Amino acid sequence: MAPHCCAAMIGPSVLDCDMVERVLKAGADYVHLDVMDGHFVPNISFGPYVIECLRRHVPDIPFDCHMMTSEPENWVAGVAKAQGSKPGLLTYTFHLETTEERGNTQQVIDDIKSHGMRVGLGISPDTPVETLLKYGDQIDLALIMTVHPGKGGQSFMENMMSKVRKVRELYPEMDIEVDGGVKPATIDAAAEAGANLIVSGSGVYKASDMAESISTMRRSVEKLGQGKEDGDLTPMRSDKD
Ligand SMILES: O=C(CO)[C@@H](O)[C@H](O)COP(=O)(O)O
Repeated sequence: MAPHCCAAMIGPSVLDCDMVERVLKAGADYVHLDVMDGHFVPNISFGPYVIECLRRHVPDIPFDCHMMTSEPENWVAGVAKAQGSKPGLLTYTFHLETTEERGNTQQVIDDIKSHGMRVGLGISPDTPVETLLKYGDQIDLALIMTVHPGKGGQSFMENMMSKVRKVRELYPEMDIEVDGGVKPATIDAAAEAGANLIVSGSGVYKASDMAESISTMRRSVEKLGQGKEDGDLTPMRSDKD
């Protein structure tokens, strides 16, 4: 893979945790918010109201709202209320599986943009990457799920890396996010394929040292994805620092 120039960013998921401020202190760059509606996935988590409340505590941090909802069009206006202190801090990431068959993918993309949010488009493991690539010129973020959506703590599916590679080859400047089972033990495959937004739930919250886990994943993206030399990597951090 050719080196890319996309920023390496680590975004712990809050699905299993309410410790947003703690992960930010440990070095996280953004927060990945898993919204589940009990239809697209069996679980129910939280919705726009909770996101808006959370926003009051952290007005300057990028949020990636991962909408695991059957009708993502219903939540655009509500989530848009949590934009934060400046434009570009909120990405509305929805699943292509929920709109493509109903023929309203384009409409949802346009609606997200008209509300001033960044557009993220996600695909579950069984969805071919080609469906996502049809919208490649219109989106800010491609989410490649590395587990079946719905819960944390599952095993990383390394065979999804061919999708990441394909998107990265075509879009050297796009944010490519991987989500599910990503942790220090599995990060290298994702980094090598070209992912730069790294969602990690259990890999951060269950680590004995959250800051060290985040540093390890960041350095992997810098080294294997961006082609940085060892001496140029962000120094390791630990919670004890
Ligand atoms: O969206 C999801 C699952 O549906 C993820 O954000 C997971 O919650 C990440 O948790 P780990 O797999 O890293 O524990």
